[in-house]
Amino acid sequence: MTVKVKPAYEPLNELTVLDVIKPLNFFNSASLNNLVVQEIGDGNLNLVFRVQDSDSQKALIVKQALPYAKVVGESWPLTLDRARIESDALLQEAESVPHLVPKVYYSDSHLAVTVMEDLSDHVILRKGLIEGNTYPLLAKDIGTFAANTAFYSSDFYLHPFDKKEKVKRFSNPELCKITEDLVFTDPFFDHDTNEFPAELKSSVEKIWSDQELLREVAQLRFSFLTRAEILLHGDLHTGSIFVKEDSTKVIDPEFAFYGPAGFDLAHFFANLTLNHLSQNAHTKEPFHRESVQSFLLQTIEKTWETYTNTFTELWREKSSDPFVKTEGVLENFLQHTFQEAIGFAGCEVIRRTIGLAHVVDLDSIEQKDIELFYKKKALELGSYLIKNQRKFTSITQLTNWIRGA
Ligand SMILES: Nc1ncnc2c1ncn2[C@@H]1O[C@H](COP(=O)(O)OP(=O)(O)O)[C@@H](O)[C@H]1O
Ligand SMILES: CSC[C@H]1O[C@H](OP(=O)(O)O)[C@H](O)[C@@H]1O
Repeated sequence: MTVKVKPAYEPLNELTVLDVIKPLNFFNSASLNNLVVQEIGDGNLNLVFRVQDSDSQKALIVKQALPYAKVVGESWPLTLDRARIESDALLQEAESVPHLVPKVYYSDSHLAVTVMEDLSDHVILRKGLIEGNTYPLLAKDIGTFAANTAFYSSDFYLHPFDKKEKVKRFSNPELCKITEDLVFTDPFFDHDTNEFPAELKSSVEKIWSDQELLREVAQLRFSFLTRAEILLHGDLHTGSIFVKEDSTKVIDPEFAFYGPAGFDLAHFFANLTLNHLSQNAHTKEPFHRESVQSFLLQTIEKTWETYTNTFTELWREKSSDPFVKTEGVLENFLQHTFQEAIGFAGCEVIRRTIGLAHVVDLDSIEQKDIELFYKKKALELGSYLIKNQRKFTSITQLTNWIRGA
């Protein structure tokens, strides 16, 4: 009798990664000697290898979770289960929006590995935006992604037993704790994970002592902790989106879990808003700058419009909710989602400015005084959004306000 032993977890390197991909028969055996492997991970948490056949140029991606957060090191242990969550979430998303996520070829929860489609012909949205590029499909694609993944994972569509099974399957306590701490807690207190230049101290202290603001953040944090409404991507910032002229792909859903419906859109809007601010420093030519900034605001508007239209259509055609025909039920859900998204966006703007994980949009502003100016603006903007979330009643009210901020 032969007993098959599951391979023990080892962090992969540029040689051992070949042992994972050889049995997949993705590359034909004749090309195995031509494979070129490169570690290309630039995120905070994981290893990412690109394996390419140097003859045919065919390639794939092997992403592996490390048992700790890469950005900090072994002193911050982190569950390998996030790799299972990531590949499961990609497969789940592919059921409703296959064209908007990378194809998963293989996954192994013991090795904490996901093998997926190579998207190197795309560019990371954050990078593209900083370079002053615009993407015509972005809003429609992200609105479609958010509405479909929300509706099909919600109680509006699923049988309550299936929904609760999914809530269990996507229970992601360790990665949620990162968000609970880094987005909803640490930036609002004098915590040692925070990182900001000394010149921002008085603006930051204003946040720490603003009781009205802190009350709203506590409420948003509680929502994040308790409201298992839809399967979220969980980290939908502009570094988690690959784009090119005719394609959009959402990657990196390792923070996926059941949470409040406005959270993903909030992170998308917040990161577009941060880029909008940073354009004032990055794009020198006024006409070009204005056109990129108006693209960013139009993207926020069109994403929300696509989200509400798509969600409404799905609700009308496919909802099993007993109150589906009751006037105002869908409208209440959408309004609550919208206003809470504004509050979540405010938290994301603040944490990306003074918390542990910044955005290169602001950090790469070369001139120190200009960087400080826009970081202060970001803090004011984030605080306003959190405190005034329920005053916003339409998406254009939000974009007009960002334009004037
Ligand atoms: N499917 C893919 N195709 C091509 N490059 C990828 C792919 N997935 C990730 N990458 C590259 O690896 C980087 C880090 O990936 P990401 O999933 O964001 O890792 P992390 O979870 O560590 O943040 C991305 O910014 C991108 O450059
Ligand atoms: C120590 S994790 C910090 C930060 O990193 C994650 O982003 P990504 O994996 O895309 O680099 C997430 O936003 C976390 O809050």
